[in-house]
Amino acid sequence: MQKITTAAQMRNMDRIAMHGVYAMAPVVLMENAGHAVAERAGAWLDGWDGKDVVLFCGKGNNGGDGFVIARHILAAGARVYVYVLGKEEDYSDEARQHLHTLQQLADEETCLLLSAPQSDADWQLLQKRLLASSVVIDAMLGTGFHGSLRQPLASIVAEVNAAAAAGAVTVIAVDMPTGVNSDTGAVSNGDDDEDGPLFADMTVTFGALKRGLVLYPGRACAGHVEVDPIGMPGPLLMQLEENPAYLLQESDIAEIVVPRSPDSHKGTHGTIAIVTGSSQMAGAALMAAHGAVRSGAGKVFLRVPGATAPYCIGVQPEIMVRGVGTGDHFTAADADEIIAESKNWSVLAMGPGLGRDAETKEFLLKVLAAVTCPVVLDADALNLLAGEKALIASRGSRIIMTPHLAEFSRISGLSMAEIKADPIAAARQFASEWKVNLVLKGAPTLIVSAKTGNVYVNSTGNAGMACGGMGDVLTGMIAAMIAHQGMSDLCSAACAGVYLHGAAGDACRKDHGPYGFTPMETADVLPQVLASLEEDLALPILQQPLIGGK
Ligand SMILES: NC(=O)C1=CN([C@@H]2O[C@H](COP(=O)(O)OP(=O)(O)OC[C@H]3O[C@@H](n4cnc5c(N)ncnc54)[C@H](O)[C@@H]3O)[C@@H](O)[C@H]2O)[C@H](O)CC1
Ligand SMILES: [K+]
Repeated sequence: MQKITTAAQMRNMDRIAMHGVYAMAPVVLMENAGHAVAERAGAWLDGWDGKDVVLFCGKGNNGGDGFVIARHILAAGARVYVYVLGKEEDYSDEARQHLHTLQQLADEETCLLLSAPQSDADWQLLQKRLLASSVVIDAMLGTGFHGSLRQPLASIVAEVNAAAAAGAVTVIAVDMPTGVNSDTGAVSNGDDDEDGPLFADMTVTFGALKRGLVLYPGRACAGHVEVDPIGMPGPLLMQLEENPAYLLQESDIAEIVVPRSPDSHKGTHGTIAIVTGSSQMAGAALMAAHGAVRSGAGKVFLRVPGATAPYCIGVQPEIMVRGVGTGDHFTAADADEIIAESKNWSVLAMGPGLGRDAETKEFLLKVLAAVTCPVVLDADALNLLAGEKALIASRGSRIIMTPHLAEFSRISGLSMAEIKADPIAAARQFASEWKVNLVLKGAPTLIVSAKTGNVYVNSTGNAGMACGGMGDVLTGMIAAMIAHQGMSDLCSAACAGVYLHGAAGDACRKDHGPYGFTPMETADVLPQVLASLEEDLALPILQQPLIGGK
């Protein structure tokens, strides 16, 4: 699983690598970092031979990495213009040492060392060089960046972005794209293009992924991301255990969503109860149930308020629908019937289209206090339970809550700005206080384990999924995953549901276009997504088809 770190964790790792028992020379770590970029970007670009490269080196250690890169790509046949943006005397010892080595290689033909542009003529020359080159390497700022870009970096970044937009160059970022905060993903100057961040085609980052490379808006600046261990001692990378966060990738999901045993039956794959809806929003209930059906649930029961039932019965034959009571929303009087039935359920999901009537809150409180199966709470269930931390926490981590950002703000009491400043910390804090597994829906969606506090950052999904009903489908999917054969815990089920939901959205984007595909269509491609997940897994010999197939 790919770990995600903060700048402080990286600095700590650096410190132990250099000054602890490992006693690694700083100049070696920088050498490894620069070499890793030359190698990985070279492989990605089909080699350096004959390429014209403009390389910007900032005044910190990110710039020091740049001096190493210059030396390696020169040896590999590139011609390179190196802009040295710091003063020699201000560089760290290791960066200055690498600058000295590079200075010995400088010539008029293949390696020109230049200082920061000042006059109009300097800027025009820079523009010309950018347009004439094929690759730009950004070694301006890495994990040391914060705030908004100062000059001359802001103007250099604007020139690089303009050259890239003109289709002239490929942009490679060293460790972080300049202007992206490595801890938060916040970018220089927000939405203003003027002093905005650099947009890279590829980023080679060191040691571990940085949060700013997986959280938006920074993630959109990074392009293709590769992580290089740069020779850090293995135990140090393993030690990034304090407040760990991980990127969820296909290989992680393939490990938890294992193929079914051939002798399984519908009882093996769970009885999923979706208890939700109101007459105004019957569709939400149906979409949640459909999400469960398409995720392979053994049986799906939909229980809706009595007056809502006529809109749901017969819409989809595989969903077993029954009305409870006679109203158009649930009330406390309906709870006993649900509680009695729940003894036969693997999991209960509530919330989509539930409505926010005070009587429905009474119903929810009564049901939650009595049922023993795992519960998924979404949408209006979250709004109604906003003040009920003690009841939720008393359920011993047997709940998954799936708020989007606005719902999360309402229940947590945090402002949007507070959440966006550090979503990983906000999500982790909430899951710990409420003792729940949390799915904080957004771009990207975060999942927090109630048991461990580990945070998982989803890597699938796209903006086409920003439409009503997608969350309802996800609720049903997560519920079905809880009952999936071999699923180890609620957090794993939440991770699987979130990842597969996003992957299904990505498949729809490919088939239908960037937006306009529906939540039901998204659920419908799930079997194909599951097929691609199983493709890489060798089936046990007894599960392989006897005739044909692979
Ligand atoms: N294990 C590793 O990860 C290694 C990382 N290396 C590289 O070192 C950088 C981090 O180096 P550091 O010197 O701490 O920071 P930066 O080079 O990113 O920048 C510091 C520099 O930036 C100035 N600055 C900050 N904010 C702004 C701003 N808004 N506008 C302009 N300038 C700004 C600040 O004043 C400092 O002068 C890491 O990313 C890796 O690339 C090692 O080489 C190997 C080990
Ligand atoms: K950089």
